[in-house]
Amino acid sequence: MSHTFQVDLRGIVDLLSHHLYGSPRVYIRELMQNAVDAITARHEVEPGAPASIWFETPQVTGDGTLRVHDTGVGLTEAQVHELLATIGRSGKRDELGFSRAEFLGQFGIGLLSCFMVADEIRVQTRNGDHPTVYWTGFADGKYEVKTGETRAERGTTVTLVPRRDATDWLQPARVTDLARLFGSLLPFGVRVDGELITEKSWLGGTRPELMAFAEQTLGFTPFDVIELRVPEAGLTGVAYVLPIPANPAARSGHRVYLKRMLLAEGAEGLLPEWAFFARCVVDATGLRPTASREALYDDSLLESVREQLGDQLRGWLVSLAKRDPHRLHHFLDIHNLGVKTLALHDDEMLRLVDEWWPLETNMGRMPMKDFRERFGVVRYCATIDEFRQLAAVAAAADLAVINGGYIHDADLIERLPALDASILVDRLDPSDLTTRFDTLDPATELALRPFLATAQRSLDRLGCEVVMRSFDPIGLPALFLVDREATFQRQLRETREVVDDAWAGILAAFEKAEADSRPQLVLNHRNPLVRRVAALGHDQLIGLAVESLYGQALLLGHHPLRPADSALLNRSFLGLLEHAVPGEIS
Ligand SMILES: Nc1ncnc2c1ncn2[C@@H]1O[C@H](COP(=O)(O)OP(=O)(O)OP(=O)(O)O)[C@@H](O)[C@H]1O
Repeated sequence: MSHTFQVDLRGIVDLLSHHLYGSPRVYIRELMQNAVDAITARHEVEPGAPASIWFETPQVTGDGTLRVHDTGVGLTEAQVHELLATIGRSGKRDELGFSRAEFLGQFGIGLLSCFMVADEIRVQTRNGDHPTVYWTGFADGKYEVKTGETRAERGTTVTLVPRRDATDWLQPARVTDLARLFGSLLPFGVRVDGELITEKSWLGGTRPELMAFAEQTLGFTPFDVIELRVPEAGLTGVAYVLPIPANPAARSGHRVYLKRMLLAEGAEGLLPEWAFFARCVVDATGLRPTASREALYDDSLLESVREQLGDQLRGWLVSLAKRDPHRLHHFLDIHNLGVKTLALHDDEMLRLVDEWWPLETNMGRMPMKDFRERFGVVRYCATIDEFRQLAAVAAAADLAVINGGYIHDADLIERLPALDASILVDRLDPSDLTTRFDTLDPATELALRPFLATAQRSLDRLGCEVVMRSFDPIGLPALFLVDREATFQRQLRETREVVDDAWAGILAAFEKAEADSRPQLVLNHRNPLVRRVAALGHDQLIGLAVESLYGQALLLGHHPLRPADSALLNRSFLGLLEHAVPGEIS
């Protein structure tokens, strides 16, 4: 024996109000939507038929109810039974059950949202010359149907008898605001207590109109407006470029209308993630809503729209570079982070960054392209600390270096050969610098041997080699230089000592026996203080001075301090203080 499901309407309404819809306010949207669909359906067979929708709030009805009238197609008695009283049944699907593109509704649940604010829904409807049908649905799931006095005009009137705790939702100001919010762009005139709330569409407006729309509705004056069009989804609209930096991690929401009815003020998923510098306002006929009608349904069409809108934004950027480089600079000042993120995967964006985004270099700020043209190899430091430490020294040695330490810069520099295989990129290895420094003449070198031997003894236990070279700037007494490969090998060895055998075996495969060059403390023979230290002839004092030069060079280069380094810094400082402050306490 087969049975039919029973539906507990209260349970369904509870589900809708607490889990599907964000707020009861959507009931106005659902009422308008049904009225619009009914007019659209009537126009299919009667193109010149009147097309209006009007709300009457309790202020006009006088009995506490809210009424909405439409001049739509209306329903016959059979349809009333079939459509109004069956949850999930919609008259807006084709024979195969697919929602029809010309209608807003598709799920067959919208009218139920009225139960969030009403105890009773009354529908009076006339389809063509069929008898006028009177249907009343109650929140407890019962309904009544009867035919009665003929309605003067074809169409439908829906009357809501408010729930005691929901009368606020039916008040004139609320209804007007909500009708305007959701329906201001609807193609048919909508009135609330006589006041027209539909307005001329911003779609296809002039640039000043579009700018004014952003100011009024989104609350900012955009940097620029980009017109958008995706015929495949019947999408038209604009992207507003934000005038201030946006957080790339925050998901950006867009104002989306579906068939001119507002879907959401913060819909996600319309643009690719990288396009966080833009906010869209669009209307689409082809995109689908989720059942709550508060978000876009993420299907393959939305994916294709996302891609095409991404292309349109990218196209705008590239053309801005050609048309108005000055403005592009301004744009990059605001949104460089987003553009750089994009350039990590996108060659065209990389070209844009290459040509226009000025990077910090030790020869002044300039884009990578200019840097290449002037200096050939794109040499860079991968961290800000490394750059700060080496920029002046490298400049004095005629070596141009880019600071690749800011977010994404080093990765972008490394990606440059993807644009042109002939581009040479080189990460500056600090130890390469020593080869650029001047060596001392043999006589000086010989004379300094005893000093260097003493200096070396004091730094031996720290695994540091001491050398003396001549370099600029003269004011810099010492430089701590680490060979990157050597650092890696040292860290590898240290890690091997603390991990278990299996891991140690794996790490051993990366070890290179020959690479054990130690970090260097390069003392600057041009620096007067270094010369005075070298001339001290007092082993203990030389030890203290070299240790403190070592410590200072470490700090200057923002190198990590090991416990032994901190202890040495402490000791050398106190030791030097002892020498500087002679005498005994009596
Ligand atoms: N004002 C109206 N005029 C004519 N028919 C209506 C009207 N309001 C509702 N209907 C009929 O009742 C059906 C159910 O309406 P309901 O709002 O519950 O669902 P829907 O509009 O089909 O889909 P959705 O849940 O997506 O809004 C509609 O499909 C439509 O056939």
